[in-house]
Amino acid sequence: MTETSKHEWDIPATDDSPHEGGFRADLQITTDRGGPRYGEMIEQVRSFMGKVRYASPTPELADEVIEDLRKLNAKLDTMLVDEWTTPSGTRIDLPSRGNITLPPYEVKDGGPDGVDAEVTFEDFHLGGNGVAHGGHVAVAFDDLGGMAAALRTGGVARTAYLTVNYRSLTPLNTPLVLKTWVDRHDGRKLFVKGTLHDGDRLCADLDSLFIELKPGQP
Ligand SMILES: CCCCCCCCCCCCCC(=O)SCCNC(=O)CCNC(=O)[C@H](O)C(C)(C)COP(=O)(O)OP(=O)(O)OC[C@H]1O[C@@H](n2cnc3c(N)ncnc32)[C@H](O)[C@@H]1OP(=O)(O)O
Repeated sequence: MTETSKHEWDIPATDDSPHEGGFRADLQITTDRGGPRYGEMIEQVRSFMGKVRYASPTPELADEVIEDLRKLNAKLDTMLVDEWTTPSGTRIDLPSRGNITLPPYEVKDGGPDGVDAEVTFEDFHLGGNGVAHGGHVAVAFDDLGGMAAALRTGGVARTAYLTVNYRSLTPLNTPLVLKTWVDRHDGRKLFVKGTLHDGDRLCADLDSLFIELKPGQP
């Protein structure tokens, strides 16, 4: 275990499987892990999290839900793997690569010129007054900004700063167009811009800096 890891299933980098700029050299992208219904499982979890955001359970119902969740957590406890082999984050066939941490998005087009995605903030992403929480908007920009940087360099980049300008309210449960692109590339520095639109209306824009990681940089 590394000094900072908290989970016994974490596997440290080794000479055989070193860090290669924030990633493992042997990171395998496969759509098989988690099985054919993994995406459906993630959808159920997302739907549950959204309902938790709005539900006001009776004490009896809270008891029942706690019991059910204990059982589900115990089931998953038998199947925990390290972050490099979990399907969550590497299932490129699923929205947001199957990563429930991210708001669900689909990449419509992506390459060295940038990324064009459709993102939907759901009930779980409620900030207040029926619209998206600004932090979730920033998460979407961070991931898709990082993707634009990664597709430009063919390597991994890490966020140095991320400025989101919130120009108008971001609706929930509405497919939105999120675009990111490398505006300027200077050595290891990638200045990434982005926009989030609801139809013609600009909801937010992005100004960020990603730093390309050096080989071996953890
Ligand atoms: C499975 C399929 C995958 C497909 C891809 C999926 C994509 C997923 C994408 C997910 C994406 C998720 C992404 C995430 O969420 S990443 C998580 C959030 N970010 C972090 O935790 C970053 C923490 N910080 C660091 O690790 C280091 O500070 C970094 C690596 C950023 C730089 O430390 P490093 O030691 O390496 O470099 P350096 O310090 O020599 O700096 C280099 C240059 O940069 C300039 N500089 C640095 N910082 C700033 C600043 N704030 N403003 C202006 N300038 C800044 C600096 O002056 C210098 O310039 P110059 O002197 O050379 O001119």
